[in-house]
Amino acid sequence: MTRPAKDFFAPLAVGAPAPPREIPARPSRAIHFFDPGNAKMAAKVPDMVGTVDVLLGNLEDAVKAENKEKSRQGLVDIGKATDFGPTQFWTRINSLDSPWVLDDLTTLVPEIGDKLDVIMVPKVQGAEDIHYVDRLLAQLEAKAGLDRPILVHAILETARGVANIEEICAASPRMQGLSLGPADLAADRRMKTTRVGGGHPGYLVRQDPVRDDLGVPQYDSQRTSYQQDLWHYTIARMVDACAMHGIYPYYGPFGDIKDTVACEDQFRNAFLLGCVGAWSLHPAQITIANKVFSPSVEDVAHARRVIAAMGDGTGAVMIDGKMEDDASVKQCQVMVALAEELAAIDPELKKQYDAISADGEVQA
Ligand SMILES: CC(=O)SCCNC(=O)CCNC(=O)[C@H](O)C(C)(C)COP(=O)(O)OP(=O)(O)OC[C@H]1O[C@@H](n2cnc3c(N)ncnc32)[C@H](O)[C@@H]1OP(=O)(O)O
Ligand SMILES: O=CC(=O)O
Ligand SMILES: [Mg+2]
Repeated sequence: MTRPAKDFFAPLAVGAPAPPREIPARPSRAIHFFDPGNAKMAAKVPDMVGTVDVLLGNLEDAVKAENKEKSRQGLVDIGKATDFGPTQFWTRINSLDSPWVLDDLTTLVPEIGDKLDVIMVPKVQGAEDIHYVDRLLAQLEAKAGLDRPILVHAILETARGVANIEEICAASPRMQGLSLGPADLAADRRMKTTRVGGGHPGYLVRQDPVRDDLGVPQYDSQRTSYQQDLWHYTIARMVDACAMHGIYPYYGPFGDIKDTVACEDQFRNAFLLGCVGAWSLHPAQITIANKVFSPSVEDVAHARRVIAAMGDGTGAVMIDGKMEDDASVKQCQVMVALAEELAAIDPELKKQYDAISADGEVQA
């Protein structure tokens, strides 16, 4: 059950920092995963600061059971030694039913809680999982004397989690967002796939058969098929639940590292539907996510043009043969607000967006 409104923003432990009233819209186009116990990956982290919006030290899946402690200690060392500047520092802890998670939280919060922005919790099933983490974090924050609450991000990767999506988003004022976890979700749903995210050539619709002059369908005629998006339903649910609760939705992992084209397509679908970012598993995917989750110059120029033409934002105007009104101007405001947030942290994008005048003209 959700706490009564009067208690919702009260700290859950005496001396813990007050939970946030609003989740800041910090750019997080790529959440870049690294294994802090892998010396080669860990060595790259300091140079990645400033080149990626989020650096996430992963302690869960993809870290071997025998390396859990090494990875946790590696994360503490990196957290202490690194000045993250504009880059957010997140971790993915082990799942709540694992033998490692308690040590994850009781080690990380006192050691590097002042550096951690967000804790990603895997395999969240319902509000009860968030309540558990919420209370424990408050106790640990109070004990460590932290003055800023650590935010919580849930991975949607079980059928039960999807069914309970709204209550998960509403479970705590710490909730920062949700990521799609397509690999675990596929297993939990008993989907007949063997991939980490992305599409599947078997999931398609086919054009109707051509009919002969008598209207008889020719089933062996040449027919185009169209691959469909396995993840559309879940992402759409996630986007609505997050928007309703003022938190942020993300596409998760795309495992086919070499298929940069399909990765870009999958990320772009998520961007168009309302996601703010995706995971990057390999440095090559940071570039893809940064590109896809940044509005194009053309879109920002069009948006500024509509906003300028719409004046106080009410009424209807024609631009390039299309009607724009109170509703489309709001979409344009979303686009321009995102461009402004990104320009504040990305000098290259700032240059590109600054070349667009307030009424949408792009200067050469
Ligand atoms: C379903 C889920 O839970 S998804 C989330 C969990 N999974 C992960 O976090 C996976 C993270 N990524 C990885 O483990 C690796 O990228 C792999 C296994 C996919 C590929 O690794 P490799 O085969 O070493 O890739 P590749 O040879 O292209 O690496 C090139 C360099 O980039 C480094 N590198 C690879 N991935 C990363 C990363 N995520 N972060 C930082 N550096 C990396 C490699 O160490 C290598 O360094 P080197 O040039 O000093 O030797
Ligand atoms: O953790 C991510 C997933 O796809 O599973
Ligand atoms: Mg998973």
